[in-house]
Amino acid sequence: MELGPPGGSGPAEPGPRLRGLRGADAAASASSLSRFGAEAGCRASAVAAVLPAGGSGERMGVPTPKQFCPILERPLISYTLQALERVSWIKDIIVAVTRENMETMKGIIQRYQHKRISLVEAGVTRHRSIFNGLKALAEDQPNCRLSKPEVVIIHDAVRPFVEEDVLLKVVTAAQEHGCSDYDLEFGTECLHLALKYSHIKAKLVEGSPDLWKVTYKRDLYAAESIIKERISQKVCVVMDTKEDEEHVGHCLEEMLKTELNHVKVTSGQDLQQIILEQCYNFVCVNVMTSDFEETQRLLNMVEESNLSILYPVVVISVHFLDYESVPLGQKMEKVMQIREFAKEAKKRNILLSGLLIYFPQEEQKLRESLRQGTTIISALIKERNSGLIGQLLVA
Ligand SMILES: Nc1ccn([C@@H]2O[C@H](COP(=O)(O)OP(=O)(O)OP(=O)(O)O)[C@@H](O)[C@H]2O)c(=O)n1
Ligand SMILES: O=P(O)(O)OC[C@@H](O)[C@@H](O)[C@@H](O)CO
Repeated sequence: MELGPPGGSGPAEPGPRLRGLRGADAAASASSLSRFGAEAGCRASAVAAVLPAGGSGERMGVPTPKQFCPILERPLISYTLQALERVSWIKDIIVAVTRENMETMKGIIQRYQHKRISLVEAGVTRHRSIFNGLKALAEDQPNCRLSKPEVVIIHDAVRPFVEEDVLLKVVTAAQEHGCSDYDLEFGTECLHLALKYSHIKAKLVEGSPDLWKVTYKRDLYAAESIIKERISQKVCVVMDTKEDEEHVGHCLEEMLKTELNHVKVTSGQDLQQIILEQCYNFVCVNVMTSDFEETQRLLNMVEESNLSILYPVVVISVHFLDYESVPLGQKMEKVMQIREFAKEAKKRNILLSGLLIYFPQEEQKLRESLRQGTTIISALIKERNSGLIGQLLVA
């Protein structure tokens, strides 16, 4: 059984799904799967997932197989693994890759700290790749850390947006609709194979449009946009102490809330907590100062948290200066240090750029420069363009 919309169709809303005859299949055998909802945690050994990832991605038209194509510099397959790993009741995730890509895959698992993954060699067709994964689960070999599951979810490695609710639906349907005597060794690779060769009742579970498959180049662009949108939903504004006197940081925060009206803009009072809640965007406001003490403190915290392992974190160091009436001289020199900071930060997947906001006495002019600053901040967060790191933008 498989889930999700037809392969190759465009994405609608962000977020994963599985589906019938494409997307995530659930080849299932099993006993009472109704247990999975409430008891998923304690029945952890019952579900495994097999991810076919042995294709060459001909239709993508690039030399790299699509599962290894980068999105925000991270291979597509890593996003799919991340989506499955989030589901605590999936005990084992078996990935089928070609022999030539085995080392690449091991490197991805290590770099992005994926857990519960085992690798098997892919076959010459998708079905054969799946079959190899199922065999690894069926074989009760001594010294094998894999245990035979009750249900196996089959999910294309190139469908990065899959969520727990649809996986649960499919696993539950697998139990309710049969497959109970099915021997995984000779089991269903796909729903039509199950129907053709086995006397099982099978159920097609409707997925959502989010389960589209990355097939063509345009799909990579779509996936990147979805991911960027997802990680731009929270912005944290960190203020320095001078802010209490000047209030411009709060004005900027208010304007950001208006500009990014669907985005949660929070003040960074409890930075540790905000980082834990996976906020990937920080605006560090430095009122009337050109040094980077506050920004540096923030960079250190982000680095220590490992937040940037999976996604690039955007940090914008904002400096309010009345640069029309006060000669910049030494101050400017200090601000230019941003290039060095940014080069270091980039090594840790932190995209640091600077923003100089004109701070005139006149209210009207100040509002205008705040508005411009807001537009620039919003673009830096939404675009996540690493070409702009280390740049000092002026509003
Ligand atoms: N021998 C194969 C062929 C495909 N797949 C996997 O099956 C999934 C869905 O297949 P498809 O979109 O057709 O991928 P490709 O075969 O790589 O693409 P194309 O048909 O464009 O070459 C992909 O994750 C792909 O890596 C596999 O594991 N083993
Ligand atoms: O060749 P298409 O891109 O239409 O689909 C590939 C299918 O094999 C894949 O989507 C599976 O999920 C279907 O079982």
